[in-house]
Amino acid sequence: MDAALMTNSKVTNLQEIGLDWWPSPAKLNLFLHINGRYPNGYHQLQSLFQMLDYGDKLAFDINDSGVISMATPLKGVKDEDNLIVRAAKLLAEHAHINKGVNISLEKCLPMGGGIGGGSSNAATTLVALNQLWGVKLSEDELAELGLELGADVPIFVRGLTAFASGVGEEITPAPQEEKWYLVANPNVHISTAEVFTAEKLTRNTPIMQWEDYQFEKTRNDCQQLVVNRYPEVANLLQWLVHYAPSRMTGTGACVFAIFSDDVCAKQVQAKLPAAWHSFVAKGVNRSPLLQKLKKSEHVYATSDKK
Ligand SMILES: C[C@](O)(CO)[C@H](O)COP(=O)(O)OP(=O)(O)OC[C@H]1O[C@@H](n2ccc(N)nc2=O)[C@H](O)[C@@H]1O
Ligand SMILES: Nc1ncnc2c1ncn2[C@@H]1O[C@H](COP(=O)(O)OP(=O)(O)OP(=O)(O)O)[C@@H](O)[C@H]1O
Repeated sequence: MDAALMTNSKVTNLQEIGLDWWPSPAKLNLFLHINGRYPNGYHQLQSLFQMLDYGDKLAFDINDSGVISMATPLKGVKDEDNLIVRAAKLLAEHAHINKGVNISLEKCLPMGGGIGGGSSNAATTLVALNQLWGVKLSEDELAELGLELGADVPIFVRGLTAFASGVGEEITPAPQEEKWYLVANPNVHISTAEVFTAEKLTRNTPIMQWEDYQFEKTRNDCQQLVVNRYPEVANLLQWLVHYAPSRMTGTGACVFAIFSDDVCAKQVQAKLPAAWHSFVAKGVNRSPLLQKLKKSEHVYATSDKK
């Protein structure tokens, strides 16, 4: 990742070259409880997904060639493995259409950071091409398709701050007071699979009633394991917790601290040792992707009851 992009500097390149950009926001898991394991190895979890007003940007140059390509290949990820290309191909196959697209990506979000960058890119691709190719799938259909790409894709398709259960696909909207988050990256890449296959992972947290949710009464069940394995995460958490309630998101590596206003969040960010890249973002109840969709004329098909 380009260090310069992990700041709050405005990313305007796609706009500057005249493309219509689609936001691909980050999420935080304000808590993450693991309640059990399904026979297929996936974990049964409960989480609160907080949408942020900060993320990557995508632009879609559609054509009739039938070819799906990346105008801006992602360093270290082959195009055929890129969740953006995989999402576009999945939608084309599912809808039996033979249109093409050349896709530009401005990557701001750290990869493997637990803030859902890849899943969000996939969801934005599904939502945007559904509209631009005139596919007209409903929100439910897009979310179901997204689940084939990853457990976190459906929540980004729906674009709401929400409680999630199951493998993360059962979603209950849960609007939160809009706070500010300082999100910091300890510069380690943690594989989600590594954490979920760890023998010592806590997997027996009792199911919680959503109405009982309070940040202080919850935790991230992956955090202790990650802190034990990665001293960089432990050090960053220790530093942040001195200033504000702080926790790891997802399976790591990013850590967030919660503030009631941006001024306080930015004051702490200014003190953060330079080795830790960070950004400050507002927590939003409706994701920037949803806001863009609602602004455009053509939303989901009329079969969508949401
Ligand atoms: C833990 C979270 O980061 C919370 O946001 C996500 O649920 C992970 O979502 P994701 O990255 O979209 O996950 P996937 O790409 O589907 O799976 C990545 C890896 O995590 C494991 N995985 C994922 C979700 C889940 N509920 N149980 C799991 O055990 C899968 O076995 C796989 O090895
Ligand atoms: N478009 C993409 N953006 C980011 N990563 C991608 C993309 N396509 C494929 N990947 C692969 O997915 C891996 C996980 O990336 P991602 O940024 O989604 O992790 P994450 O933030 O930990 O996700 P989560 O919170 O959902 O577990 C990357 O290391 C990369 O190899």
